[in-house]
Amino acid sequence: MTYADTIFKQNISNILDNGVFSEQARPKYKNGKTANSKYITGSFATYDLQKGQFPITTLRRIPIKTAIKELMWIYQDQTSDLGVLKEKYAVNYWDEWEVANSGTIGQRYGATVKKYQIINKLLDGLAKNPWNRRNIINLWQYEDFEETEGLLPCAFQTMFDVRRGADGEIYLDATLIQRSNDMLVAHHINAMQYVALQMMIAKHFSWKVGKFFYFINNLHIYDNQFEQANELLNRQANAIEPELRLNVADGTNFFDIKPEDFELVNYEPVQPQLKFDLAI
Ligand SMILES: Nc1nc(=O)c2c([nH]1)NC[C@@H]1CN(c3ccc(C(=O)N[C@@H](CCC(=O)O)C(=O)O)cc3)CN21
Ligand SMILES: O=c1ccn([C@H]2C[C@H](O)[C@@H](COP(=O)(O)O)O2)c(=O)[nH]1
Repeated sequence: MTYADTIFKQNISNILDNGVFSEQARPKYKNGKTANSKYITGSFATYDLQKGQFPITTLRRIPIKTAIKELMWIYQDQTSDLGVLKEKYAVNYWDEWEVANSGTIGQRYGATVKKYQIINKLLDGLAKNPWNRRNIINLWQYEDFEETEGLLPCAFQTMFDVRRGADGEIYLDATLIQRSNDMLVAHHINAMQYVALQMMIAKHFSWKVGKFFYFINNLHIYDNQFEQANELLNRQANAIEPELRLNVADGTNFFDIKPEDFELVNYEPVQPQLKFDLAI
């Protein structure tokens, strides 16, 4: 079993055995019923990427390319326009969250990154002094929430720090803080897309990637996903650790990196693929 699969199975068991049910949950299923979930609070895991511990499960196939395209849409294109996500990347999994025929998901995610020049400021700060302790992406902007409707960002904060390794190289560590996570659908999508962001920033500065820390406040399994949760627990995981690679030269500009520069090797997830009826 891979490192990530051990954590995934522990989380599933922990939620099923010790979780509590939400009351008055916000989302609804397509049939109009309230989408309650069973959840735990305060989940935390450390992945040492240097040791090959990537936060991706082999128990079901994770749409890694789609996840990385969504990340580019947010941090390179810096827009919340669904047309860009669809036309440039052929991704349509945000369509259900369109805000009032605006063709966007509101003043959120990429639109927030653009408005506050978050990536430019982050890269500038790291360029001026990599050892500054102020490298923060924060998508939780109340001003934006008041500007338009829209789902509030789930993976809303990321922090970066550098450290000199025993080999003399500079390593970039990252922390992702998420307020809410639909674990079976998006746990590894979110973790891997932020590992990809960490790798892009590391390449930009010719650094190595170090550790990835993942904190989730409300980690849940929806009440229409218990069958899939038990199926995942019963599956035998692959023993080989998948590895995400970024095939560009050191020093490649952050904005020049493309989704196809990423390659996930040794990834042989268990079949068949599980289907989910998402809470909207
Ligand atoms: N309930 C819920 N869960 C989420 O994960 C989620 C939301 N809502 N709302 C906003 C975004 C949209 N996200 C999504 C939406 C759909 C898929 C999805 O359909 N995933 C499938 C197939 C995707 C593909 O192959 O392209 C999967 O198997 O993971 C994943 C993440 C993540 N977020
Ligand atoms: O990147 C994402 C975006 C969304 N989610 C999930 C987490 C929740 O299940 C819903 C959002 O509902 P709230 O009521 O706003 O918490 O979407 C995710 O896991 N990752």
